[in-house]
Amino acid sequence: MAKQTLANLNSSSLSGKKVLVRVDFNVPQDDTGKITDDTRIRAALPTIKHLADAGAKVILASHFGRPKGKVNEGMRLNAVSQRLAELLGKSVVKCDDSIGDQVTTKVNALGNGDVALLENMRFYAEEEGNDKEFSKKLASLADMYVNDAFGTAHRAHASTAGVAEFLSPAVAGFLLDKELQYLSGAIEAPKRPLAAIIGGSKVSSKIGVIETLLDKVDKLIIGGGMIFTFYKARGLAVGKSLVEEDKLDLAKSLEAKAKERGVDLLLPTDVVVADNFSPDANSQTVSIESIPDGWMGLDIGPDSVKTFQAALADCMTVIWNGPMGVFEFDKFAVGTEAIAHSLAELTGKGAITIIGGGDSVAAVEKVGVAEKMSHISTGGGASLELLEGKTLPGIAALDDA
Ligand SMILES: Nc1ncnc2c1ncn2[C@@H]1O[C@H](COP(=O)(O)OP(=O)(O)OP(=O)(O)O)[C@@H](O)[C@H]1O
Ligand SMILES: O=C(O)[C@H](O)COP(=O)(O)O
Repeated sequence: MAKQTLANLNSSSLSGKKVLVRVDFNVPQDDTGKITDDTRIRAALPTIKHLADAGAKVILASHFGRPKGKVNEGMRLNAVSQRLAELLGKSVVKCDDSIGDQVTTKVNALGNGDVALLENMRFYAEEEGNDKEFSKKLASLADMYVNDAFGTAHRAHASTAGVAEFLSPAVAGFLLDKELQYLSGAIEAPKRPLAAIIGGSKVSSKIGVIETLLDKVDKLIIGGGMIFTFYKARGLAVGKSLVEEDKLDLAKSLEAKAKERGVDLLLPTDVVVADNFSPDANSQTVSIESIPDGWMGLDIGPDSVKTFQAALADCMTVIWNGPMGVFEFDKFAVGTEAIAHSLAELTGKGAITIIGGGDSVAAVEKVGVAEKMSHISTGGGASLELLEGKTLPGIAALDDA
């Protein structure tokens, strides 16, 4: 269902308004607390700048990590606040709490165009509990609500969903709106042929998305650790490769469904196998019919890459979620990197290419082709759930268009 968006609000109506904006600043940090990837902060800048430029008082709320409802000194948003200030080129009022008198005082002192950042929402158990009273307290800080936290839109939490009940209007920010346009657009009204490339480690975490995609796509390419469950289900020997024994029937039924629905389901024809799970393992490329005993498949082979590239060549929309192999080890990153380059080329030829969050994003960044994709989602779990056709609570809670 279409939702109200920030773009539809008259900018002049925003001046002087206290706007609570849920963002997803759950960014990777190293052991010293240094932010190693600020993509999610950058992605929220258009909404924050738009509001500040319109004279709104911007109150940002985010979670960070999983502190399980308790204050965790290592999970404060201080580094995030600093990074945000650098990117905005102006100071950010950092609050050391998310609700309460101290926060109210700071928020009430904001001038038009100022930006404040609340403390990690998950220091309160009420956040993940989507507690009504907590949502009310949070809402009391502001006059209206904008949700721009696509990465957390699949969570029904107080600051992502509950709070929307107590603030009006409650609208989608620019990032959330853009994510929906690309991800929902790609499966609801795609330019065809539409292909999905699904990889990653386990079939079990991708069943929902594979099943939904079988109703939407023209071609489904499967790579990563999950292929061995499909092979074993076909009766092939897979050595020490990753297999989910309890998903063999499921793998069979997915292949049967693809056939029934006329979807071209492509699995690799050759794989790179290793004698152990390590970056410098001995390796060889073998056909899928001859995986040696005691070896494990860690990447797709060159023939598979060629077949996949040929299948993708005429596609006008491609969605990619999950690496083709253990791309964290250079030796086994070749298949993933080749697919990343192919998608970059396809974008150049006019196709829409969408990278669905998580490890696939890390892969295209590693290869240096991130800029060449049509859209890189800031949500891992959220993008999967959206592609599965699920209703995301953070979106459902917003005003209908
Ligand atoms: N052949 C393989 N054997 C074992 N692990 C593999 C293999 N191929 C890929 N992987 C691993 O799969 C992991 C990613 O799998 P996962 O199921 O978590 O999907 P994902 O790509 O993280 O999904 P998302 O993009 O939503 O985050 C990577 O760490 C990668 O090393
Ligand atoms: O990184 C994410 O996927 C989001 O920020 C959601 O985090 P969560 O899985 O801890 O809810």
